[in-house]
Amino acid sequence: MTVTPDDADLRDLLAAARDAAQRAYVPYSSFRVGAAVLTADGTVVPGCNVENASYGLANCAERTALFAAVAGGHRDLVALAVTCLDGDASQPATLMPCGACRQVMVELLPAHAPVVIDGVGATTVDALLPEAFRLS
Ligand SMILES: O=c1ccn([C@H]2C[C@H](O)[C@@H](CO)O2)c(=O)[nH]1
Ligand SMILES: [Zn+2]
Repeated sequence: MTVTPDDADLRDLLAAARDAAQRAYVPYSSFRVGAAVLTADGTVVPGCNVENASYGLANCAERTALFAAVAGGHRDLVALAVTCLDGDASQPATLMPCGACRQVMVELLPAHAPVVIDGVGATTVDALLPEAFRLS
C-alpha cells in the first residue's frame, strides 16, 4: 500500500464502507450509511451512522470513521469511501455527504484525497467543499 491509493485500494475501501453500513444504528431514520477511511500505512478504519433518541446527536458514518481513525492514532489519512444503503440512486443528492462531514474531511484529509461515493463516483475533498473555512 502506498500513500497514493490505486483503483483496487479504493474498491476495497468501498467494500469496507458497505460492510460498515450493515452495522448502522438507525432506529429513527432507517437510513443506513457506512464509511471507511484509508490510512497511509494501509489500515482501513470503518464507521457507520449512530443515532440517538435526542435526534440532533446522530453521528454520521463519515465522521464516525474519521474520528475513529484519529482515535486509533492515525493522522496520515489518504482516502474515504461512503455508501448510503437506503439512498435513492435516481436522486444522487441522497447519496452525498452532509456539510458537517465535508468540513471534517477538510480538517483531516488532504485537499486532493479521493472520496469515493457509492453510486456517484470518485471526487475529492476540495471539490466537495471549495473555499472551506480553516484556521490554518
Ligand atoms: O453524510 C451523511 C448524511 C446523513 N447521514 C446519516 C445521519 C442520520 O443518521 C441519517 C439520516 O440523515 O443519515 C450520514 O451518516 N452521513
Ligand atoms: Zn454527515
